[in-house]
Amino acid sequence: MKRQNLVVVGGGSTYTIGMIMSLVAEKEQFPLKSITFYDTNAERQEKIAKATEIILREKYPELDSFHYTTDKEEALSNADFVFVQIRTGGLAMREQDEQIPLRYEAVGQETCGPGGMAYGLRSIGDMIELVNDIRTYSPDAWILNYTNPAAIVAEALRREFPADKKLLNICDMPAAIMVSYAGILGKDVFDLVPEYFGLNHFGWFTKILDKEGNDHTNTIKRAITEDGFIPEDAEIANDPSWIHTFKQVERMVTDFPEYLPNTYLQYYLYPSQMVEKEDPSTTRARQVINGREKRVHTLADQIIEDGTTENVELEVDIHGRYMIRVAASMAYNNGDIFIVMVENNGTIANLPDDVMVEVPAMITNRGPKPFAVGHISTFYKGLIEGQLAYEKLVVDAFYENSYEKALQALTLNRTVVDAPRARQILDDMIEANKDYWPALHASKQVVTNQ
Ligand SMILES: NC(=O)c1ccc[n+]([C@@H]2O[C@H](COP(=O)([O-])OP(=O)(O)OC[C@H]3O[C@@H](n4cnc5c(N)ncnc54)[C@H](O)[C@@H]3O)[C@@H](O)[C@H]2O)c1
Ligand SMILES: O=P(O)(O)OC[C@H]1O[C@H](O[C@H]2[C@H](O)[C@@H](O)[C@@H](O)O[C@@H]2CO)[C@H](O)[C@@H](O)[C@@H]1O
Ligand SMILES: [Mn+2]
Repeated sequence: MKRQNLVVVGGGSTYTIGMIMSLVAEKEQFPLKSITFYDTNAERQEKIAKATEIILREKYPELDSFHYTTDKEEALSNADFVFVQIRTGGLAMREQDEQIPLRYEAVGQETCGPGGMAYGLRSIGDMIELVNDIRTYSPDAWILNYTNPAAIVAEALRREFPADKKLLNICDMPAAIMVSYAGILGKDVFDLVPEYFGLNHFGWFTKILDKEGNDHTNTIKRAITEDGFIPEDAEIANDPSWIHTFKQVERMVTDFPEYLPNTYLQYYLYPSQMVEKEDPSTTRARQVINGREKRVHTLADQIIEDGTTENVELEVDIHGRYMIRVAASMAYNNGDIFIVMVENNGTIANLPDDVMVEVPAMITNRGPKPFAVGHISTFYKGLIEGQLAYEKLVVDAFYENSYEKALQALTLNRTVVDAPRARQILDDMIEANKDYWPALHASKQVVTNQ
């Protein structure tokens, strides 16, 4: 098996150490020659990288080299795979994305509703620049992007790089949900085969099969409605916010029993309840700053101080394993089936061709080969079309510097609806994002009485 040269962009991410542990656990499926970290924040990256050096020395002696840098050319040259996990504006701006809509009693969430728009308008420019840089230094590398808001980023990258066949956008949420299905069934998550359709953070499982073709969908639905639903992946199993989110699945399956929902649909189906439960001073960003970020930094500090991993507990999570299994299937043409984002082109028959959808695909060394979904029925089609229009308008607003398109996007979004409220949120977000967003201008159209 050819060993791969892997670059992680966003080396300082809170997910990096989990990813490294997953690379260790998956070394037979995805053997590596080298790992390189690249980040624009030298200090943030250094802490994670110094701990990683020790982890790799102890747990990945087969690796030829590990290094980290803030120099793009050095980082991005000779890559076989580039995993991209950046957060433009950091967790501080995530907090703004969540707090601003709450001022106006709208959902405050990083990828859904106004928060998703704000984060998207920050991410798109950096992502376009990065993909251009990667293509300059490693024209043939596979790019696996999971930078959020993945739906909006994927739509912008689709427009910007229409001919790039080695760029794939992915999300771990369906896989994390499947970990809990696997728990219900007493099976390994990678032995389950999903049937699924929708958009990123906006989709439904229509069936859960196993590799022998047995259908477990009704068993899972029954278990969820009778016994509840809990997160089982190690990273989120004990997190009160994720426990609450998974509990909401019980309610969604009771209200809409036809399919099994992605957890993110809670924000679109129960927006009022999502607003009521929030305390604006401790939205999710604050919880992550005091939780995952602190935990990861404390862990890194201890590994560095001890010079060994012997005194710490290091866990493998579905986030890393999922990304790596997808990468392995691309590298070695495994033909495994994973839920990924692709351009529709008829996969969902009654949606336009030129939109990004999230569906199961066979992952090959010529890219993802999505399975046909066929026609979707009115409820799902209506919801998806509204969300797609919002996503497209956000990307239009970016390219056209259009205030009006941004206002239309927010007004269309199910989490906002009211035009005056959309305008208030937008104006506050423009102010908060003045260092990050493109300038948005009002249209020159004149309204007359004739
Ligand atoms: N798609 C998914 O399912 C999924 C799952 C988990 C995380 N994510 C995403 O992964 C990203 C990282 O999340 P996090 O919570 O660890 O954030 P984080 O802020 O801890 O890490 C992001 C890192 O990227 C760096 N960075 C920012 N802009 C950069 C640029 N232009 N070039 C290089 N480096 C840059 C930052 O300095 C930081 O070290 C986010 O976009 C998050 O939403 C996506
Ligand atoms: O609120 P956060 O920062 O904890 O999570 C936001 C991310 O949530 C999803 O990812 C989960 C993932 O599903 C789970 O397996 C585990 O790895 O934790 C992640 C969150 O911590 C979602 O898919 C991502 O897009 C979000 O970034
Ligand atoms: Mn996701």
